[in-house]
Amino acid sequence: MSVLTLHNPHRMVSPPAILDLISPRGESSRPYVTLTWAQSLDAKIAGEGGKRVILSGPESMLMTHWMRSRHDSILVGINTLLLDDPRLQINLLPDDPSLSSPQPLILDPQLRFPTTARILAAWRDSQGRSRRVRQPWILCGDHVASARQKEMADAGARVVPVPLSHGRINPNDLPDILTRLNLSSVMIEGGSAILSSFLHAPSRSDGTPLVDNVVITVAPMFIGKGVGVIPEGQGDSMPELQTVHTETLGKDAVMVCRIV
Ligand SMILES: NC(=O)C1=CN([C@@H]2O[C@H](COP(=O)(O)OP(=O)(O)OC[C@H]3O[C@@H](n4cnc5c(N)ncnc54)[C@H](OP(=O)(O)O)[C@@H]3O)[C@@H](O)[C@H]2O)C=CC1
Ligand SMILES: Nc1nc(O)c(N)c(N[C@@H]2O[C@H](COP(=O)(O)O)[C@@H](O)[C@H]2O)n1
Repeated sequence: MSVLTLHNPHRMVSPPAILDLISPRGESSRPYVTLTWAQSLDAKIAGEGGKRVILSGPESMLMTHWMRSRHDSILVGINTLLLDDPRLQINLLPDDPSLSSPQPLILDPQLRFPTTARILAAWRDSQGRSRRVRQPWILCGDHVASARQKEMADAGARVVPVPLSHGRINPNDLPDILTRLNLSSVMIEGGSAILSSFLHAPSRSDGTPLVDNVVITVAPMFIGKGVGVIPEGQGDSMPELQTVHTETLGKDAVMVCRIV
């Protein structure tokens, strides 16, 4: 048993079987989209004022990191970046050279991304030496002043200007954006506004749902006042979900669903 395994008994050396139900590395020519989040029993994903809450237990958190490693990219909204200051890496996984972190994508229409973000500092510090630390790519509106775009590029990020629709990045534009960026899959982690936007998105032009899979971790706890999975007032016309599989990982229930 390695020293790492001794220090972390939950450190699985191979991915949990539940992840075989999603196939982001499949043969499909279109980008594969997984929507995922962790929630409490009262359907909250964060505390009051957006305070980050650790909902996932060690086993389901590890599953999330394995899931990250199976996708080409990972996407969060700018509020999640500002509130959580996440790294979006696979630091819970074994030190195996075949494993790499997904490419971080931040949806940030107005380019509010701070130059002090942890994810950017980690990238600058790594100087591209590790497959586990990736350069953050920020998708911003194509109206954003070039001086501001240059400021972020000089700070180390890649800025990708895209057309906006009603001030937002249209979820249905994402597959084409991913293809243009040579990314064949994305794991969308949140937050609430992003989850709602993708769950409400119309189907792709071929009639199939925009989102291929929904993976939800339900933690046995209540948050009370906090950020709901879906923002207040946006709960109408939610898609119908079909459960593919539910499994307990440690204390949590993990559900794999598809939109029908
Ligand atoms: N438990 C979990 O699994 C997770 C929890 N979280 C939590 O979620 C919270 C943040 O959620 P929330 O405040 O809703 O913010 P989001 O992280 O969802 O970011 C929303 C922002 O993204 C930008 N945006 C770009 N395109 C879109 C689009 N199509 N639809 C919606 N927004 C778009 C907008 O920026 P602009 O306003 O500049 O136009 C918008 O305000 C945090 O508290 C975080 O802790 C986050 C991820 C996972
Ligand atoms: N799977 C999961 N469980 C939780 O309990 C969470 N709070 C989250 N949050 C998401 O993970 C991001 C932080 O991850 P890193 O610290 O960067 O590894 C956070 O920003 C949310 O996207 N997820």
